[in-house]
Amino acid sequence: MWITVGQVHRNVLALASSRSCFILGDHLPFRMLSLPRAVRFHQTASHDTEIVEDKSSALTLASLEVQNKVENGKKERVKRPGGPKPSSRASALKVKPKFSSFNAKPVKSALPKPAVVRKTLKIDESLFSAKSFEELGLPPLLIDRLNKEGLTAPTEVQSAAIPIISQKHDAVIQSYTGSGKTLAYLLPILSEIGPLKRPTEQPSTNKRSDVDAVIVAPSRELGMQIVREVEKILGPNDKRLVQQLVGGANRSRQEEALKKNKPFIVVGTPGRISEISAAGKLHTHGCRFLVLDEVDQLLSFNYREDMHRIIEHVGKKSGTSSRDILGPLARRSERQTILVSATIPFSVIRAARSWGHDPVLVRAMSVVPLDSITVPRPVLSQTGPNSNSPSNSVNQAAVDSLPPSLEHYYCTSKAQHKVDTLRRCIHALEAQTVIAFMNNTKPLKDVVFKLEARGMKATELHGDLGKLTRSTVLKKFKDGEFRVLVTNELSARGLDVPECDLVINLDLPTDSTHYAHRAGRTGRLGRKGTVVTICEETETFVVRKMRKQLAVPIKPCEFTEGKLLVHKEEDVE
Ligand SMILES: Nc1ncnc2c1ncn2[C@@H]1O[C@H](COP(=O)(O)OP(=O)(O)OP(=O)(O)O)[C@@H](O)[C@H]1O
Repeated sequence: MWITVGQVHRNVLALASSRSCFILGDHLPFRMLSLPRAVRFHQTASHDTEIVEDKSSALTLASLEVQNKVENGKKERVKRPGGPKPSSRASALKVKPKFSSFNAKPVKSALPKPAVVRKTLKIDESLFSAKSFEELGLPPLLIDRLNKEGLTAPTEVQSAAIPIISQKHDAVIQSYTGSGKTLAYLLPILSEIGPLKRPTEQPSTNKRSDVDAVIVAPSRELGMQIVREVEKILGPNDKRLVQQLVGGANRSRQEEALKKNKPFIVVGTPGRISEISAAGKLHTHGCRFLVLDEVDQLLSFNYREDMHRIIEHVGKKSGTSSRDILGPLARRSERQTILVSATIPFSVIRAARSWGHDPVLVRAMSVVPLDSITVPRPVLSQTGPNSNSPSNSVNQAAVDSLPPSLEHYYCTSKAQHKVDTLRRCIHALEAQTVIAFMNNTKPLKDVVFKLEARGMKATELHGDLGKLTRSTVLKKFKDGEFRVLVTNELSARGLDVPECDLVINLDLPTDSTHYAHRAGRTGRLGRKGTVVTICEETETFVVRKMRKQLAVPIKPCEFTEGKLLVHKEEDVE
């Protein structure tokens, strides 16, 4: 039987995250489960979006692995017709690292040899499938706008997601960082609502005071980035039809804009959206789309109450109450729910599945019904005592979240010498746009001070800065005024600085999921990128553990005399 489009009763709202769980409506037991090692769908290929046949035998991510390997063998590299607009800064970037041999040890490096000619960051064209936006059935007005913005062909995850969302499925979109997930959900939404939508004979049933789409993101930066993306597509005349509702900004101005502009789409952070909704200034009962971007973070304990309200109210069918006599079936909403992240722990799949409505898991080259995904066997230490532990589930979520174009290294340094190591690393790799991550806010200033004292333009970004300062810092960094952005976890998710060619971990990330999101700030859309973790000698076992969990080579190295020296390590897997 093929997957069909259909409205089935949405039953229970149950949300669970890898770290915590909250439950709306009926109670569901919460167990931490893990994702299997899944195939790297992000390897380059071009073929049609595939809906996997729902035969009676259960489909699993593991079974997909086999299938995809077969498909990969048939892949052809396809030239992308046209391409994205080259960024002015990108064209000025130089990314060739310098190398030399190291002692008598054989030195192994996957990076290119030193070159005198400096290169620009190039996009991997094979990331784009053969399909055009026209073939995906997007409306002409929308395609016009995309072309005007230099967007001529969809990426693989867009090719997979657009038809599925257009068919009204609830969807979980998982694809590696920088693969274009934002447009993967925005384009089918903008095909249905707003000024660029496809012409339809049916009059809208939505009250004009209700918004049609709510997009939730965990940080102001990511929220604003999504707003800019929508504004870009809508064009200058219609950009007021998207409204940001992020925290830290003036709330009454946001409320006035809602009243005056009557936007059809709002993008914001959980706290501000639920605050304005609770005040009766944001009407979402008639809403058709709810998107949770970085869903695994949004479903964590921190956002529990706000997310509860959003999920209960957005698209809520009128005339139903949460204590309806018919129980959860009667509480179903009319909205389509789209969950997005590079890292999807099994708990998110289970939560989405419990919402009903034919939910599917969309990845770059496959679409499967969530019901077919079985509790995964853990990838690592399958017989180990903690194989089903929460942390294992979190770690498994990170597999397949990293862009294939990244190079990963680690080097050791005493804590007091880390900034010097950072500086030597930047010089050796000739990196131009660097994001350095730390775990706490306080030491950021000190690192900036030390870098500036050594003549390297640097700035800090963290949540204690005001909204205006945060956006100014980010803009200046994007514009190339600073070479290094020293930041904390705030910038790890979703932040799109296409020119970023080096990510540094000055402190170890908490786990492999955090490593993946930090690393994903470079190597965007197939560009080259390097990730270097600077740790103390006693911490190297953590890096080796993450290397296993992520299934990527993180090679030991050092930076000497302006060069990257890659060590050979016997146990690199
Ligand atoms: N079809 C396309 N053609 C050209 N550029 C594109 C296309 N789709 C997306 N992009 C660009 O690719 C970059 C990465 O996209 P996006 O931020 O959506 O990635 P993502 O998968 O959401 O990453 P993350 O997981 O880090 O949030 C952005 O600069 C975006 O404008």
